[in-house]
Amino acid sequence: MNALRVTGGRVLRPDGRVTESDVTIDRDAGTIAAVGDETVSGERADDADADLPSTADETLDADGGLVIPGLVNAHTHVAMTLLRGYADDKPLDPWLREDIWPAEAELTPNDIEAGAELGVLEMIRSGTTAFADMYFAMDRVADVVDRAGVRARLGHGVVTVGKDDADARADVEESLAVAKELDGAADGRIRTAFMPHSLTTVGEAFLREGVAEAREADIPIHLHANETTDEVDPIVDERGERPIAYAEELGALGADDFFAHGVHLDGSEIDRLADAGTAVVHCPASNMKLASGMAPVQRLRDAGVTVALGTDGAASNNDLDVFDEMRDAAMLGKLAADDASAVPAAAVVEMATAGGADALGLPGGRIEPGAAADLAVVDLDAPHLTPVHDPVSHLAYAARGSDVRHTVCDGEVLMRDREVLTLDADAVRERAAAAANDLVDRVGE
Ligand SMILES: CSC[C@H]1O[C@@H](n2cnc3c(O)ncnc32)[C@H](O)[C@@H]1O
Ligand SMILES: [Zn+2]
Repeated sequence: MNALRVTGGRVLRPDGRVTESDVTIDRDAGTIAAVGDETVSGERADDADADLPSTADETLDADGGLVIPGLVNAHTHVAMTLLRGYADDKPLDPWLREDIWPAEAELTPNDIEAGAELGVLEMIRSGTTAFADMYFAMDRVADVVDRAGVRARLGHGVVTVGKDDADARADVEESLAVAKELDGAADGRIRTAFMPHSLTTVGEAFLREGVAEAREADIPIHLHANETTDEVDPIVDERGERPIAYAEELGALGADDFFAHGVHLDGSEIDRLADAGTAVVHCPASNMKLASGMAPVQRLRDAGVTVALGTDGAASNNDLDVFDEMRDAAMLGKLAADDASAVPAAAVVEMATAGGADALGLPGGRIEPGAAADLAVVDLDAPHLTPVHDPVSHLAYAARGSDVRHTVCDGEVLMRDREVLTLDADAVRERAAAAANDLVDRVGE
């Protein structure tokens, strides 16, 4: 076995326990071979036939650190890092129509690659190993995912409003074609989805055609749903049904599907999501910044809905740090439920790890023998993390992305001692800054 061993740290286990254990990774398989004494076969690591090497080919020092599953950013538009700080302090609809969509109309594939590199760099630095991305020029985003060594579920975002029938149909076909073409790329680290932007920005006929074809090809569906009342009300007015009932009627409410936001959901919609097994990606920072509302996270979890966390794009957040999302989700969840015990620390940590992996249908999210070797080591010896009464509390409420020391995905070390190994950080930053400045110049012309 080509072994990577993460030594000397405390390990967050799937049941919430924290144990002092080394983690042994089988780099060829990209999986966790053992956690302390536990091995894949259930035998003790020190039994001769447990097949664990006594010395590792590579070690990562986790002394003073907490080994956690790699974080999952389950909804973003990663190349929107180029628009970070470009347009703030507006609600969703005018923000998109007046600022974001005109700027995106000027984006080139090269810009999208530069923005994606910057976003993936930011995510690796803050312990995120997997993300879901809805955008354009997804072949360029896939190339970045491949080079950077992370995992992703990628899809071309479809918008048909304002397009003639031929262009709208071509957009749907492009999303399906991209999903088929990119699935399994990057040695299987890339999976895909059909991604209509939302139930209001894609016309009914195109939704029906696209969803039917996605189902036929066994491709999951990802869309923005129930984000604002401005999006929910027209559906109710025009159709006499709520958005999640509409999605169900379209055939878009499946067990492999995951919807972003889910802010304005009534009880019947929560029940439909739970019955269907469709996951919701909660994006608390974006929901607060755009004043979209407070998602019923505790009610969703109580109903058995899988809830994940997403940053949304950097233009509505304005970073891609899932630690921020955990803290925001816990805080906002309490306000939404009017209950300080709602959405506790352990819940948001679960949402950022196993919940995210389950929502996206990607491996990872748990540190246990046999699981994908996707993990991060968080330094616990910083002043703002002292003392450590409860490491899980610190993950949710006090830690920051900059506390991450090492990041590993699929058994490969992506960041060691805060140095990202798979991307040239200075070059990525310079390229993205230049692309963003040129973009803004073009938009202003
Ligand atoms: C068609 S590709 C994705 C599309 O979504 C836009 N977008 C970014 N943030 C949000 C959000 O919070 N709600 C809805 N749409 C959003 C992004 O700018 C792209 O145009
Ligand atoms: Zn979004």
